[in-house]
Amino acid sequence: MTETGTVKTVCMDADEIERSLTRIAHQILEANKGAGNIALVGIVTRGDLLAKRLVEKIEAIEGTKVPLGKLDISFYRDDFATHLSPEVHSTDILFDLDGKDVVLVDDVLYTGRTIRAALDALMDIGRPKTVQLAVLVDRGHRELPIRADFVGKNVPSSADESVRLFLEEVDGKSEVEILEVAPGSHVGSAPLGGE
Ligand SMILES: O=P(O)(O)OC[C@H]1O[C@H](OP(=O)(O)OP(=O)(O)O)[C@H](O)[C@@H]1O
Ligand SMILES: O=c1cc[nH]c(=O)[nH]1
Repeated sequence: MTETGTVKTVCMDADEIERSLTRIAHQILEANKGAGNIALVGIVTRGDLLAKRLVEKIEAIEGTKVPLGKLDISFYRDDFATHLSPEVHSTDILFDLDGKDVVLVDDVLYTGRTIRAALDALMDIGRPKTVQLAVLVDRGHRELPIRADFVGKNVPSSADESVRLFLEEVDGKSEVEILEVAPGSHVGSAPLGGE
């Protein structure tokens, strides 16, 4: 999903994103006493790409293989009946979630509704021992009692702004932008491969 808007600020550049992901990888390892029981699950779109980067970092630090999956929350949205997405993605979790310490990964945490949907989707697949949340950006404005365990950057924002992550592998640049959007416009990241 996307919206048009004027770029107000680049609040994270490629280096800052990279450093934040490196820090989060270390924090995940510290919080879980190593990589032995963890699995990372990224929410499409872009959370899955961040999860892949985090797994690569964790594996480089620990020398341990870490299960990686991706989750499409489309059918679990609380606005599913009215939210018509032109894009179809798929869930891909090819390992047993039962008993795992699962780290959900997303790009931006806003109202918390995506994470509520992701938790429901996960629980339909298995019964993790714990579920933790890593986000690159927390922009505030929660509407549900949801918080992140690992945060790249807290970015105070207003409701008439959009906070969007662009990633080199799909957008040709890596940065987080704050855009000004009309009230009521969709708030989120650009569709893969375009704006
Ligand atoms: O906390 P919330 O209010 O749910 O907002 C956060 C979600 O919004 C964006 O996704 P979006 O719905 O734009 O879909 P996308 O990931 O396909 O861009 C963003 O990528 C988060 O997943
Ligand atoms: O379930 C969801 C997910 C994102 N946004 C919503 O409004 N609902």
